[in-house]
Formats: sequence, structure tokens, C-alpha cells
Amino acid sequence: MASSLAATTTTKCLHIVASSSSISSQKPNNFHYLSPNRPPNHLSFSSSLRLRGGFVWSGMSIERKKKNKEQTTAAIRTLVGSITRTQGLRFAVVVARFNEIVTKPLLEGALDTFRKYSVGEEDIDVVWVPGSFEIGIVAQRLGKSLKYHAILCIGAVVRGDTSHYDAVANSAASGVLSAGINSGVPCIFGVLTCENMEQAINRAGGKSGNKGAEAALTAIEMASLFEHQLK
Ligand SMILES: Nc1c(NC[C@H](O)[C@H](O)[C@H](O)CO)[nH]c(=O)[nH]c1=O
Ligand SMILES: CC(=O)[C@@H](O)COP(=O)(O)O
Repeated sequence: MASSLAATTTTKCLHIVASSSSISSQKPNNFHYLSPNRPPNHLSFSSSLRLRGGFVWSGMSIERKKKNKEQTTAAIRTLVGSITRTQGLRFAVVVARFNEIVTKPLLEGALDTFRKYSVGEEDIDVVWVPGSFEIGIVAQRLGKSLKYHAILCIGAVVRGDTSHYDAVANSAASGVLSAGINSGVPCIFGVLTCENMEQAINRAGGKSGNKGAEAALTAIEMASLFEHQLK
């Protein structure tokens, strides 16, 4: 018996020893297969063994593989949110006023995207907060209200001269993550964290696009996934 194979001594087990040709190659050698009608007496194996003659050892019994080689397998289901099924989906947008020169165009980009994908104006609420640090708690409150299918969070954290940037950026990210997990409503992280103002402006409708618009699309897909696929 190959010592490398973990084996436990129990009263109801089958001692399977099969030659290397009788089991799939990844198992150790020098096993010799006993007929299934010779009840086990002292060893068991934690993993299943494919045996000669179409038998499969599955831990406590040997099943004869079906003669039909085409094993039927259930079709794999794929669930994905739709960005074209927005009828009736409601959104809240939490936007930080700090660095408004950046967050306002981010918000406009998001609202443009909602319009482009036929989200009704009556299905969007915009909530302003002082800074990105305050986004999380407001997102969680909105999520728990169960009035919205997704909460889009928008802010712009730009590094200054001190380490305050790290505190605000990290708190904003963990706040939005916690809000989603605690409320069960998708909370989308559309908060820029930039080394300087140029980087931020480039991502609020400049040469790097509009991250608010991108985050709005994520909000639509997640709202649809939860509403249409995961209910
Ligand atoms: N420096 C930035 C801030 N700072 C303000 C905080 O977000 C928060 O409002 C304050 O600490 C009071 O709790 N906020 C940003 O959104 N972006 C920044 O760059
Ligand atoms: C992200 C911030 O809090 C930062 O803008 C504040 O600037 P400073 O670090 O120079 O006080």
C-alpha cells in the first residue's frame, strides 16, 4: 500500500489495491483492485478512484459507470445584468462637494449615462455630502431604505501635503464597500483617488474619459443583475 496515500482504518471500508494500469495516472502505483463483492475490511480512501472495467470507487462504495459514455451534464447557467433593461430601476447618487470642480462633471457624466440608457429622471435621486469621507454612511442609509436598486457614489480625493489623503481615500473605499455589504444594495465606487488635480480633471471628462459615466454604467448593470437575475 503506497505510504504516501492518506488512509484511515475503519470498520466499513474497501481495501482497494490496483495496478497502475487500472486507475488514472495521477494516483500512486502498486494498487491491486479487488472485486466489488469482496466487502472491505480495513482501509478507506478519501478520494475517488477510477478503476478498471468501468468501476468508480467513491469513498464507501463502488459504482459501475454508466455504459453510455455520453454522460449528461446540466447546462451551465450564466447570470449577467442587462444595461438595456432599465425600466423601473431606481438609483441614488451620493456626491461629495469637496473638489466640486471635479465632482460636478463626474455627476453630469453619470446623469448623462442614465439618460442615455433610458433611466427615468423620476427614478434618480442625487444626495450631496460635504466630502468623500461622508459618502459611506449616507450610501448605507439609502441602501437600507430599500427605495433604490443601486447607489452610485461619486467623489474626488486629491493628494495634498499630508497623509490625510490616505485616510480619506481608504475610508471612502471601505465606507462604500461596507454600505453595499450591510444594506445588500449594490454601492458603486465612483470616487477618484488622484495624486494631483490634473489627474482628477482628466478623469472627469478630460482625455481619460469620465469615470462618473463609467460608474453609472456599472450601477445599471448591477441593479439589473440584482433585480432581474438574483431575486
Ligand atoms: N481632502 C479631501 C476631502 N477631505 C474632506 C473629508 O472627505 C471629510 O469631509 C472631512 O474629513 C470631514 O469629515 N474630501 C474629499 O472628498 N476629497 C479630498 O481631497
Ligand atoms: C485628501 C486630503 O485630505 C487633502 O486634499 C488635504 O490636503 P493636505 O494633505 O495638504 O492637508
